[in-house]
Amino acid sequence: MSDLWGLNDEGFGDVQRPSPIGPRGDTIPEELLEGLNPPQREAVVHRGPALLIVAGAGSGKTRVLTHRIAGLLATREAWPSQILAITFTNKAAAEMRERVDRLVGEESRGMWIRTFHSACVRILRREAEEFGFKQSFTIYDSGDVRALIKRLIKERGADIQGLTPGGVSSRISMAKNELHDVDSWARTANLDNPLDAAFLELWRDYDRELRRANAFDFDDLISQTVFLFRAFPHVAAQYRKRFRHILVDEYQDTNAAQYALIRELTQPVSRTDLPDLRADLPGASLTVVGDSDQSIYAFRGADIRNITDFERDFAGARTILLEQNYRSTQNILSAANAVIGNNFDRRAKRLWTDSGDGEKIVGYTGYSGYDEAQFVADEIVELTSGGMSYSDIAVFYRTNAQTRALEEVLIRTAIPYKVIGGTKFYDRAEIKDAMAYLITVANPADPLSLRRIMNVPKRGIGPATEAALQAFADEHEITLRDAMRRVDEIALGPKVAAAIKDLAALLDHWSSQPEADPGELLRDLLSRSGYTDQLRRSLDPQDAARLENVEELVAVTREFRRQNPGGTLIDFLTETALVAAADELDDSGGQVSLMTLHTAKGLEFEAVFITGVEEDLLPHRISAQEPGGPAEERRLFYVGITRARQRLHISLAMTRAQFGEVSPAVPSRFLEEIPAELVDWRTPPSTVRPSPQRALAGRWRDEPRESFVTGFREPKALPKAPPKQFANTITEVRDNSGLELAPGDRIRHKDFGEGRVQAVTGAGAKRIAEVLFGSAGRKRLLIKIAPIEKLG
Ligand SMILES: Nc1ncnc2c1ncn2[C@@H]1O[C@H](COP(=O)(O)OP(=O)(O)OP(=O)(O)O)[C@@H](O)[C@H]1O
Ligand SMILES: [Mg+2]
Repeated sequence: MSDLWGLNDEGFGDVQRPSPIGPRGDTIPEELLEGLNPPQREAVVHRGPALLIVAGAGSGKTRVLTHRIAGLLATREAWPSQILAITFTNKAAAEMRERVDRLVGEESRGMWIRTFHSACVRILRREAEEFGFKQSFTIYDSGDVRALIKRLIKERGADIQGLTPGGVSSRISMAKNELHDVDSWARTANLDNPLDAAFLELWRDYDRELRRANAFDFDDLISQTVFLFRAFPHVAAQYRKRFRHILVDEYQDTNAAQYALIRELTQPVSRTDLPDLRADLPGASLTVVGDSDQSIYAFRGADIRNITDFERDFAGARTILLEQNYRSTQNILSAANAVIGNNFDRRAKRLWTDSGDGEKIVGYTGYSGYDEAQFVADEIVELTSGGMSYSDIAVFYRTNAQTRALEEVLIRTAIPYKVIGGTKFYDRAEIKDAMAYLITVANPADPLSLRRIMNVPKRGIGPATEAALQAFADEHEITLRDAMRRVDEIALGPKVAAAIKDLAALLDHWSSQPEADPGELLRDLLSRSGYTDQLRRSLDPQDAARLENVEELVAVTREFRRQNPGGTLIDFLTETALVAAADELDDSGGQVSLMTLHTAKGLEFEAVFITGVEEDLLPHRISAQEPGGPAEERRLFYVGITRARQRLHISLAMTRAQFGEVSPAVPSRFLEEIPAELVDWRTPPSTVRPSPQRALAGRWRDEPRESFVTGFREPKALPKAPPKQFANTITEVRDNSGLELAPGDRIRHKDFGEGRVQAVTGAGAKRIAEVLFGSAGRKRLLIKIAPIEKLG
């Protein structure tokens, strides 16, 4: 096999070498144990088949894992290639690698520190041909999956009423996470139920389409690896022999498929499966760390029983508890403990800290989501003028929709921020187009990507032509791409036929060069296909931004190649398909991080804001109907609270705009669970009636004026939808670039009224004015877009 995927250097050779126990002997160097408390130390030095570390948030679980890995390397008990460490996000993996590097030098190269998904992609790519796939398989993301299911539903028509793409895809996902395939599921289902029967047919079609397209969905990555190991014992044996030490972080969030994978990998290796083995090998040693109070992925099939049953499942397992928290102040910890104490059915933990009480938690109730956001911004200004840097601060929310008000206020206040996850770069239409070109080149069998770009930019290949191509492909049992090549055999107009031939030739040209530089390839594809030209010539101002985004993608591919010399298109696509939400985190940038509570797992910040602590948001409305839903939401709140080291802010609003409607909000039940003496509740600037400017501001931001005079207890009826002309005016087109401002100038701000400029810093589009307002105090404003006018 060629080393197209760069796998051969990854240690399968290493295991042929003699045992790595070297001249340095087997005691762990003292510097690796320094600064660890006794149970942490014990966890690092323990040797045995299975070790479980259960402990509350911030007690050093991840730190212990890192030191354990470093210990295994330093004592030469293991080659780097014999270690498999599983983290929850790629970001966490990168962080862990960095920490291990810091502890043991460059030794971690060749070691697998990966997420479940990325470890499985590696294995599947390596073994694909063993079970009838091509190495170049595509990974379908949730958008692709839904598009495919939507098409299948449409094709099958009326007999499956009641099935939606979203519903079907999450049901298939759940089943796959439970390690079901279509047939095993069929045996447990009640097929007299027409809906179930229809679902089953749809699932069957779906899987068939995936196979035809040489594609996997995300859940397949793990379940197919498990099936592969079960079906091919000699393949499983290679990996069992290779990975002698397996370590898993955030174990409470593993689902059945992931659990099965761990079981497979930790089985003993027998000479029957690997004849060149000198003697049978015992199973790998397994270390898992977790906290059942932080289990927040039940909706994806995570099962806390994986933790509670660990000792039963893994014979000879040892359990170590950690109780000292090194992250948060006592006030924050007390709040966390009190909240989680309301969940039944849990093993109580005594988490303590010796870092002192610290500041009280700050609470705030805004009139609206916008007002709440203003509070967040004001506090951030306060914290940073006290010496904290932006990157020490994070703002959490339950749903992505909540970012709108936050982002707007942060922009206006000139606070640099970064949204982690949400509408991601890779979700934008133009980026999906460009990626579709790349995927089509890499995997010519994939019709989904090919369909996406077939007529983008427009080249006269309409739906009828596409249908003709597809019919030809079906008839001859060839791929859509093959059909394009044989377009002469299909009765089509000469112009269309020529366009199809050109496109096929362009794609084939690059498909035949799998080792090409992805950056060069992308640039050439976009230019020769006419994609960039079409954006460049367009009169739509949005297209300028789209062009920038596409160019940004070219820059990303270049950067990829720089960091991975020789990295191929497949390598690039593998990386990008796996970019998880938390992975975009960039600590260097000095930006406030905005993210959902789910994304925040495992991370820590000096100061944390948890926003929207309201019924229907936290706990989320959907969770109320599900058994165990509110308890899971409480764990999510617990995860949020325990991310904070020094300062914690919790906030809510009296009214909340959602789905274009403004409705009264009710404080979350979780708020009452925090002991009152721990919270310093701040009141909004005006508790009776907001200033006219404020009311106006609300109206201008599509929240009707009425919302500002509505109290909690007796909400007045609120208008259903904002007037049309106010909808979507969030970022009003405004450009003050030319506005000259100097210290001493008087200005009027749409929300804050009159104020005096204290200082002007920055240049160009990033000029910032610091202004002292009579009622609102000191504010930092981005001059270019702030709603201000200069007073004479
Ligand atoms: N013995 C120790 N001495 C000093 N600091 C420590 C010690 N153990 C852990 N820490 C620090 O405490 C913080 C929390 O540790 P870590 O992230 O490993 O906790 P965790 O248990 O994995 O938390 P979570 O449950 O949130 O994932 C980190 O900043 C870590 O460096
Ligand atoms: Mg951790």
